[in-house]
Amino acid sequence: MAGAQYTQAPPAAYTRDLTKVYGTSGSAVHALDGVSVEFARGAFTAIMGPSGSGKSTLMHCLAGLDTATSGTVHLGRTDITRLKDKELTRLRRDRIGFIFQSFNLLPMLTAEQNILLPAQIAKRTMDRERFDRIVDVVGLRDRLDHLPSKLSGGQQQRVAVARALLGAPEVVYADEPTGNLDSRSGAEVLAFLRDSAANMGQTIVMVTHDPVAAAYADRVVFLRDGRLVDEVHAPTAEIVLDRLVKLES
Ligand SMILES: Nc1ncnc2c1ncn2[C@@H]1O[C@H](COP(=O)(O)OP(=O)(O)OP(=O)(O)O)[C@@H](O)[C@H]1O
Repeated sequence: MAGAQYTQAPPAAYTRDLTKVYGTSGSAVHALDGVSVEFARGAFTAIMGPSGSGKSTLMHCLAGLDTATSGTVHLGRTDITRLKDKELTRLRRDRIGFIFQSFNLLPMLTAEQNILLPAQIAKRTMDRERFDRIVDVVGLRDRLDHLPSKLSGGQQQRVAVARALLGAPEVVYADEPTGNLDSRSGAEVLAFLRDSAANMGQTIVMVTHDPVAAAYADRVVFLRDGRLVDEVHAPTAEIVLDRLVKLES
């Protein structure tokens, strides 16, 4: 059944009638209320919406960090809602990249060691060419032997981005990746995410509150009250802001 509705390659990730209810009857919160959304291969998509609209819950369900109450979540042809915990852990390790607001680097490891760590844990042979390409594109060549404490916030996030991209995951999920950065460092990280989708075919899904950040994406989807209510292709910050204001009114 997995991905059976697609005769050709399915989207990189997609949900069907996804619901997520926290709590029980009296105190139940419908964080997601029937979300069906697709994320095309090689596209950079932003998820936006008012506070509490379900953005983080959707991303966590997509990335196998939270379980669905009903509906399905696919990564390619794999229905991840059917997987056991161990299989999910392996799927997250081998097929998904993560970028968080807090950079989540290990302080006692150098930039290079941090970038290589997931590949080592997964016992993947390292693709030296890809490593060199990514390190050069994110501009970390002369910082590789530095500890995170000796790097700026923007440089630390670029290490985290390089780490997420090294294994060429099917999808990179980024949760407010520029939330802790000044606008110049944020712009660098976003430009790199955009270029890695455009030039390396990397599929990226990013949750953000920031219309300027969302404008780097190919497409923005909007949630309200746990439902998908709007989307914009080739967004500008002005259009995104305008849609957000309408959603919040
Ligand atoms: N672990 C949880 N237990 C109970 N309710 C939760 C839990 N996580 C999220 N919620 C509720 O689910 C709804 C959606 O939350 P979610 O964090 O996904 O929204 P969001 O759009 O990411 O919000 P924000 O922009 O403020 O980060 C909210 O009403 C929230 O209070």
